[in-house]
Amino acid sequence: MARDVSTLGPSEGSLEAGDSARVRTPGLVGVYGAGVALAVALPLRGESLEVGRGTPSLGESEDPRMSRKHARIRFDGQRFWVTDLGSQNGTFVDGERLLVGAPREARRIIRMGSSLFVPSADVGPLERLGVERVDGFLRGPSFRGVLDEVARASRLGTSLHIHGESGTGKEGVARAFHSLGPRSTGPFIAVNCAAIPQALAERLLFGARRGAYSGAEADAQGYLQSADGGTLFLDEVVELDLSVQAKLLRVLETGEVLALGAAKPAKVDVRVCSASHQSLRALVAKGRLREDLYFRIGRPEVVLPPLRERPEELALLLQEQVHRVEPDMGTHVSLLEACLLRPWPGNVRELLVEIRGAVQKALAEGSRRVSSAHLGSGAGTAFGDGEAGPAAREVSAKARTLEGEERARVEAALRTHSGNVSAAARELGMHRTTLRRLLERWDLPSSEREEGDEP
Ligand SMILES: Nc1ncnc2c1ncn2[C@@H]1O[C@H](COP(=O)(O)OP(=O)(O)OP(=O)(O)O)[C@@H](O)[C@H]1O
Repeated sequence: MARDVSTLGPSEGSLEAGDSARVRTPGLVGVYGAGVALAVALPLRGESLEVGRGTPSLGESEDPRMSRKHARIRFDGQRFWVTDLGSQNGTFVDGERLLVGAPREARRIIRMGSSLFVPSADVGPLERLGVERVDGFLRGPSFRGVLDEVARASRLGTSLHIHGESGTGKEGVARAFHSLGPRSTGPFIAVNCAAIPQALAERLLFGARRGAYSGAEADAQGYLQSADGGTLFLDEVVELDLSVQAKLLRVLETGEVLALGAAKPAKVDVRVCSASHQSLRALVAKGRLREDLYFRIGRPEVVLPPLRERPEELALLLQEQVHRVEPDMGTHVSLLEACLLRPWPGNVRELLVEIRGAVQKALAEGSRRVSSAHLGSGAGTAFGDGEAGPAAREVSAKARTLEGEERARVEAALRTHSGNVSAAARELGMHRTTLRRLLERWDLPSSEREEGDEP
C-alpha cells in the first residue's frame, strides 16, 4: 500500500503486542488551532497541565485569540477538570463559557480562544504514532490498532469479520485484509448483500449454466468464481437468506461451488471478509444468521470505532474535504466545534457529504470561511430522540440516502468527463483509487483512457 502523504505527528511504528498493557497517559488532543486542523497530543504527566498560547506541543502557528496562560487542566483519575486562568477570550466546555477560576468538568470539547481540545484517557498512542494517510485513507491510532489486527488475520487466517457502523470505512479495511495477505495479487470482489435482490442472490453468488433458467443464454460466473484466488467481501452478509447462507457455508467448507444448472461442482479458493453494522452474535441469537456460518466467517472479528470516537481524524477529514471542494476556503472554529459535538450516525460518509454542502452554501453567500451556520441543522445529528442513539434500521436508511447522493455525484462527474476516471476524480476532489472502489462497488463503467491520464 502506498503511503501517499506523510503523517501529522510521529509517523513510524505500530501498536506492538502488549500495547494494551502499557500505562495510560491521560491528556488533551489538540484538534484545531490557528485556523487549521491538528492532531497533537498534550499529555498530562503531572497532576495538571497549563495550556496557553506558546504551549510547545501546539506547534509554531500560535492562536492569537489564546492567552499565554489560558486554562489549567486537571485529571482526577476518572474525570478531567478545566479552570479558566483569567483568559481574555474565555474558555468554553461543550459551547458553555466558564467563569474565571471556577473549575468545570470537561466532557467533550474544550474551546480556548479559537483552539479546540478533546480530553482523552490515553493520548500515548497518538503521541507515538500520530495520524497517517495511506492510499487516501486517514488513519488515527485506533484505526491503526484495527489494521494491525487485520494484518495478523490476513497473514494467519482465511476469514475476517468487520463490525462497524455504516460509513466507518469497512470496505477500506476489507481491502487492507486482501492486500496484506498472500492473495493480494488475486481479485478483490465486493458484494453488498443488502443491495442484491434475494431472488437473484444464488445466481449472482454461485453462477449459472446456460439454460439453467429461462433466459439464461450463456454461462454466467458467480461472485465466488470471480473471486477465485482472491478475496470475496460480503458487506451486510446477514441480509442473505438462510438457504443461501447454507449454500455459502458448503462452498467455504468444501472449496467447491455448484453453479445453478451445473452437473459437477468446480473448485474455488476464496478468502472471505464479511461486514455488518450489527453484532453477529446477536443476529445468530435472533435466528437471522446461521450459527454454523457464524463460526466459519465470524471470527476473528475487528471492531471499527465510529467517527465520534475518532476526533483526531474527524477534524482532519473535515478540513481536507473543505479544501477539496474549494482550496481557498477557510474554516471557522464554530464549524469544527459543532461537528465534534454531533454524533454522525452516517460516520465518514455523512461527514463528507454534509461538509460539501456547507462549503457550497458558504460559496453561494460569498463567504471566505465555512462556519457552523453553513451546516445543515440535521447534519450529523442522531435520529429519534438524539439521546439513546439511533435505531440501526434508521441509521442504515440515512446511510443509503447518503450513498445515493454520493453515487449521483459520481455519475454526474463521469458523464461530464465521458467516463474518464482521473478527470472525474479530480472534479470530485477524491483520490482515483477511492473513485475506482466506488465504481467497482456500484458496478459503474469507466473509460480505459484513465491510465494514460494519471497525473
Ligand atoms: N479514514 C478514512 N479516510 C478517508 N476517507 C474515508 C475514511 N473512512 C471512510 N472514508 C470514506 O467514507 C466513505 C464510506 O466508507 P466505506 O464505504 O468504506 O464505509 P462502510 O463502513 O463500508 O459503509 P457501509 O456499511 O455503508 O457499506 C467512502 O467514501 C470512504 O472513502
